[in-house]
Amino acid sequence: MTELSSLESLWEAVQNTFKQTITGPTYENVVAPAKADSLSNHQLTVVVPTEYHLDWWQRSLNTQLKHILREQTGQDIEPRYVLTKNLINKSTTTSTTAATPTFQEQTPLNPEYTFETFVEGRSNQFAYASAYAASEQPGGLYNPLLIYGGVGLGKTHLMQAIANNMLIHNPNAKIKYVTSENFMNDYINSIKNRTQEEFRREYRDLDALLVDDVQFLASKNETELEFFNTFNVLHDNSKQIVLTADQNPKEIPNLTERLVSRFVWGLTVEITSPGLETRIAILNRKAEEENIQGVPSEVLNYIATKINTNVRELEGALMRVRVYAQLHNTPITTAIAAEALQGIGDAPTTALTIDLIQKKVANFYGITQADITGKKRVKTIVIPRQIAMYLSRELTDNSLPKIGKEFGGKDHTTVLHAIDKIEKQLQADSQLQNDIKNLKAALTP
Ligand SMILES: Nc1ncnc2c1ncn2[C@@H]1O[C@H](COP(=O)(O)OP(=O)(O)OP(=O)(O)O)[C@@H](O)[C@H]1O
Repeated sequence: MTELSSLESLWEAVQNTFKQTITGPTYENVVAPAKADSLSNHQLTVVVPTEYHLDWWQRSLNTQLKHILREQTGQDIEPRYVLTKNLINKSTTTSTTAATPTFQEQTPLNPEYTFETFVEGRSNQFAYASAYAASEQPGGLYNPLLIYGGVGLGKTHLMQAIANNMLIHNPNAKIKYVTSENFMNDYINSIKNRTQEEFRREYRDLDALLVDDVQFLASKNETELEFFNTFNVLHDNSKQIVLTADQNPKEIPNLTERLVSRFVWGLTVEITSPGLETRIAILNRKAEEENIQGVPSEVLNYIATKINTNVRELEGALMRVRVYAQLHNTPITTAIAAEALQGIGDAPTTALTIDLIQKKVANFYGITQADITGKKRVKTIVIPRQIAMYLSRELTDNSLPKIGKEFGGKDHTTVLHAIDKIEKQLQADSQLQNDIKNLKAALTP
């Protein structure tokens, strides 16, 4: 059997196995469109058409895939998911030419990581402006530029935006983007294969070197020294160096002093978690980019409130809501979003219980909790009951059936109906808007 056909038959077996447990639209929409691209070094590259497929595979199918691969091959194989467009762009986005088999496959730049697609806000303004300036005048004042901050806040995006902008000005610019782990592996391989000359050419004959996650260099003494030398050569030749780290380099434990001092030579900028408005703006942009139409602003608001730190998770949450609504063949509403995002993110009020919501709402409207959970159909009780259901959905992680149960054993469709009704009424009824605002303020101090 040729290598290609063995990969094909492996993937066919994988998909057939998935088919036994996942049927219907999930199989057709999510599993079937994925293709195996290559298998080497115990790593299977799986190509998927969109970001939401990527999200779905990573979050929900990865463990099962690993299990199936182990069953099929008897080996531990690590899946890696790549978007079709990135695979296609791989050979065209960077222009370093000296690659030899000694080195990691060139990590492609993501063509979508540009300054235009980056949403500016207070949390990243300075980093954005510095990155832009560095890309306009590489090797100038901001050399090196080091961007640091928590997970998923856009460090890689800004770093690659620098490279993409440099390539617009000079399509022949030699730019290399790697993680510090790639750098270390390349260095180790070059020692093993006695190709240090090539290694040095690869890393020093550049217009810009971008290294992600430099904190991993800490405690790797030989790699640190090699990186120090690489850095000096590039810097002496006024070539741009861009680095990212998960914290201020001065605080990275076990990073040698000489590297720390080099890293902070140019400009060190921090990215922090975006505020609510920026998170909503990011979601709006993402919805536009992914062609997700008709997402009501309260749903974006809901997602942005629920996921309040990491932008990658924020985007993942939007994709998840979209897939969930697609699979259930229903429009995207706050109730659907809450259902799709159950257990994800830091709900601002996870400690809040349905019981407490019922008590507060009853008190607010001058009725009893028994009225809220009871069956009386008079308007003065029905509306507070529906509001309490609506708030239970919005402010807690409980599922519709669980809420129904807590409201005197009602069916989940009754809860859904109540939520829909309140959502619709909220659009036009300013009194209701006010009541809900006050109730939320009382419930989420
Ligand atoms: N301000 C922003 N505007 C638009 N997209 C953003 C913004 N911040 C982050 N993103 C998006 O969030 C995702 C995660 O960003 P990125 O990979 O750059 O984070 P990171 O800080 O490098 O994280 P890590 O530390 O995990 O490597 C990317 O899809 C990126 O495009």
